[in-house]
Amino acid sequence: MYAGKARAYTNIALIKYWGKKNEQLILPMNNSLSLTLDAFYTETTVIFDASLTKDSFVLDGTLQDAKQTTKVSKFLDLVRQQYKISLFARVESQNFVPTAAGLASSASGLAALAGACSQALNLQLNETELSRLARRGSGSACRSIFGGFAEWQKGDSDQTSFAQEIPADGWENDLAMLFVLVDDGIKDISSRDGMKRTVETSSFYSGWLETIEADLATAKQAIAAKDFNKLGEVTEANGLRMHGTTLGAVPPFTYWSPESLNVMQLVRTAREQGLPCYFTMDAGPNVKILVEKKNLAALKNILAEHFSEQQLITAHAGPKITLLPL
Ligand SMILES: O=C(O)C[C@@](O)(CF)CCOP(=O)(O)OP(=O)(O)O
Repeated sequence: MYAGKARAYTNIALIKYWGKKNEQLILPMNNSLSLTLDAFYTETTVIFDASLTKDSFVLDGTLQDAKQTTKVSKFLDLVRQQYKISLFARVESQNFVPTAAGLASSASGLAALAGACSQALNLQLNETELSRLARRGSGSACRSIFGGFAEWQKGDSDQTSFAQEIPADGWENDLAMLFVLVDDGIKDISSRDGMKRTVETSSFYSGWLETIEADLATAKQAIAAKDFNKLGEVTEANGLRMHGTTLGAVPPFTYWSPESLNVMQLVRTAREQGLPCYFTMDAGPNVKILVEKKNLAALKNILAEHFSEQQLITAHAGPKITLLPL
């Protein structure tokens, strides 16, 4: 029996990953850049055991059905194939998110699974190798191996596609992200399905891709200069352009709910009134607001006039993956 455990934190992309060049290897069309956060993390334990006759996956104490277990089992197949192992495994993941809302991202879950496998099988993977392995579970998971800012180098092969930390001289600790849970309903279209449809059918997709290099350069210059407004502006614009591509898909779709639009307007109004803050969204209706820590309380007061305490979650920069003692 070989057992391992790891804790990995979620990350939110400021420059988005939205489209694969290679589905099987999960190679992206473009580089992306994220901030790892401390508020949501996953602890995953994996136990490879000769007595098991199939893989099993327990999430937050509930044994998952075959469909839910597929993503995990496919990842385990990859590990078994890469490291010449024939054992089945039991995977147990615990999501630590302040609320049951579907906030736990596959990023922290699959990153933690990669770390747990490395420990269980004594693979001694370094951070680049862990990032490459986590990427095969879920693209954004490769960024959760690192704390703070990370950039996923798209590469052009399995070997060359992984994330790296972007040193920011501790500036990430001056920032915060306020999550506004506008709707805890199930995501209608998964990020995997949403980006696939967009790449394959959206007339806006090529225009989106053309803007990424410039956005990445701007974001990295902003981080180097600790220029919050420059980082916020490119983050908000990049996220809006990403979501714009879904409107051009066939059939068109959007992740935005009426409440999402309300929050976007509140952010713009707060900014006009002198409170620097910028929003970004992913494959769901919740809105994430990037703000400097010194302005977090003022921002929260504005949102608290419209949303309950449970709907407002504060996050700060989070740490890199941790292998845990069993
Ligand atoms: O995080 C970002 O860069 C942007 C998104 O969150 C926007 F929704 C996409 C994340 O996609 P992911 O769940 O990693 O897809 P997978 O590779 O198909 O598992």
